[in-house]
Amino acid sequence: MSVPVTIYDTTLRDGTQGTGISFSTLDKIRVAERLDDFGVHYIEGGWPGSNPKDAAFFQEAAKRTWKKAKITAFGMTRRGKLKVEDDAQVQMLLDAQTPAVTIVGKTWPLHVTEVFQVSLEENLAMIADTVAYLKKHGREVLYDAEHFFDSFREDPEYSLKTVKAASDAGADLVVLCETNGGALPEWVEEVTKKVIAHLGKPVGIHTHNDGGVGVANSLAAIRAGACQVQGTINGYGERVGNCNLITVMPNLQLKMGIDLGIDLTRLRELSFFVDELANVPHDIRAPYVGLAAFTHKGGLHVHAVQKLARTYEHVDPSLVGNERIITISDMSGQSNVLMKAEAMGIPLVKGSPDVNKVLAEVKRLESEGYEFEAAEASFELLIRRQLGREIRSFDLIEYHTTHRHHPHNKVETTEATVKISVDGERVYTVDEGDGPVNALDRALRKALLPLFPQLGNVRLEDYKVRIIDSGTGTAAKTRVLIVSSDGNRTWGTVGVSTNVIDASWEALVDSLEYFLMKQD
Ligand SMILES: CC(=O)SCCNC(=O)CCNC(=O)[C@H](O)C(C)(C)COP(=O)(O)OP(=O)(O)OC[C@H]1O[C@@H](n2cnc3c(N)ncnc32)[C@H](O)[C@@H]1OP(=O)(O)O
Ligand SMILES: CC(=O)C(=O)O
Repeated sequence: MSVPVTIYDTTLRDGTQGTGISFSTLDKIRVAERLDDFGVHYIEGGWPGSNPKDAAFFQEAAKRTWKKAKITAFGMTRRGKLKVEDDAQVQMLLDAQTPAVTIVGKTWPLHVTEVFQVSLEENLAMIADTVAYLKKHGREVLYDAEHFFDSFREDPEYSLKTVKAASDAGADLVVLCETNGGALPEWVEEVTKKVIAHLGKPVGIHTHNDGGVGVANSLAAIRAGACQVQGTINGYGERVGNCNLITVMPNLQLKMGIDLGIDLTRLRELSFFVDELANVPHDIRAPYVGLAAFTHKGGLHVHAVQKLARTYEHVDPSLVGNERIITISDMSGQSNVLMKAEAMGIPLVKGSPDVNKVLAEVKRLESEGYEFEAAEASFELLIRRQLGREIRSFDLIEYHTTHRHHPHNKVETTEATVKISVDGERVYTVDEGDGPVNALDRALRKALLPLFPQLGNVRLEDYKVRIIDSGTGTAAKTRVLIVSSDGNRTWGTVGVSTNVIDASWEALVDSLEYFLMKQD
């Protein structure tokens, strides 16, 4: 019979042990509030005895009311030569004023005798004393048994003694930690079963991802009867990271039928929010929540998905707050074009000459170096051009750029002139910029703004240049991808040429033309 399962989040403690991850106290509070709102059961806020930021977090946390989550302070068992009441680290755990406290203790004799350099008996006393002391002070106590799975391989008898010491001293939950992250699911499942049988009650699981199976190991422990998963949002954590809760939660709730009482439609939003505060770029390949998680590129996939989504989707993307994306590339078939065109309000018919014409043009241009996956606006313009449905707001007559470089007086000047025609009327402008592309952008806008003032809202958000065939040296082709935004929407355009200015110009003109077309 399955037991209720709780989710214990350690993003703010073990997550911040990940290289490159750091939160201010305010960030920590914001993450904790979001996690509470989301519905996790425990939020480990940090280690009060470790640093001022963590101590400040607990002071702030104590002033707030939490909807569901128990704020938890983390620390270690008393030190070898100290009485528990004299150990300042333990005292700071009480000072944190949290309803729950988690303490980590040693399981592995190797650590006890070689690193701690205390006797095996003393280690058992350190565990029992600390648990009992915290219980005496009214805390819910979770005991993290560090290195449990490595230790159990070498000395199962002593490993069991450590968790028994914690349990007998009153620990509310013993959590088996796969600290080094190298065990495989079969081992985790087998050991977890043995410990549950030995203690006569369920345990929690805390895994790391060093072998790439952090999530699988947590699921294995749940199969064996574990009742709590400890992990972090987006899998941040020491070394390779911890069990990724963003992956584990939908696996538990949607695949294993374990009701966590959590609304998963906010999963993607939570994952992005935490990445944003940690200043980490989002992993597009993240299971369930990544941009690519429900993106279909291959023609055969798109063909099947439009008929029956579950042919290539393991769950409905909306269940985890994600959405289906169809991309266009040289691996597309007619189905990709049909679906994209329909979304753009251009209905096409399968097998028609129009679809074949668009598809052939996509494949021709991609073989020349274009890439439409990230340039949907250029793709829409391509469809319209192929079908003779383009709405042109302006026509280019010519452009010209000059760059003056004076090494001695260190003056750099770049100038661009642009000649366009709007409704048969010629407009001629000149402007300067930081480099030729910027100068062209400025000159083109100068020409268009008096006629189309709404262009004043359009900003270039990103400009990427990629050399496509670097083997041909300075004659290599260049692909330019531009992302533009008007504050409400963003769109991507692409240009390709052996001349980087020309490639940029093409992407730039597509961007403004697309914006004006949408205004129409
Ligand atoms: C598996 C895990 O992820 S556990 C969490 C690990 N996280 C961290 O280490 C981050 C926070 N850590 C810190 O801020 C600091 O390491 C502190 C404040 C905890 C300790 O700092 P210091 O007192 O300077 O000790 P230092 O970090 O050099 O060494 C760790 C000490 O803790 C002892 N220790 C380690 N684990 C335990 C434990 N479970 N119970 C009791 N003592 C322990 C070590 O023996 C060592 O003590 P010693 O110097 O008397 O031999
Ligand atoms: C407790 C902990 O973080 C670990 O053993 O990995």
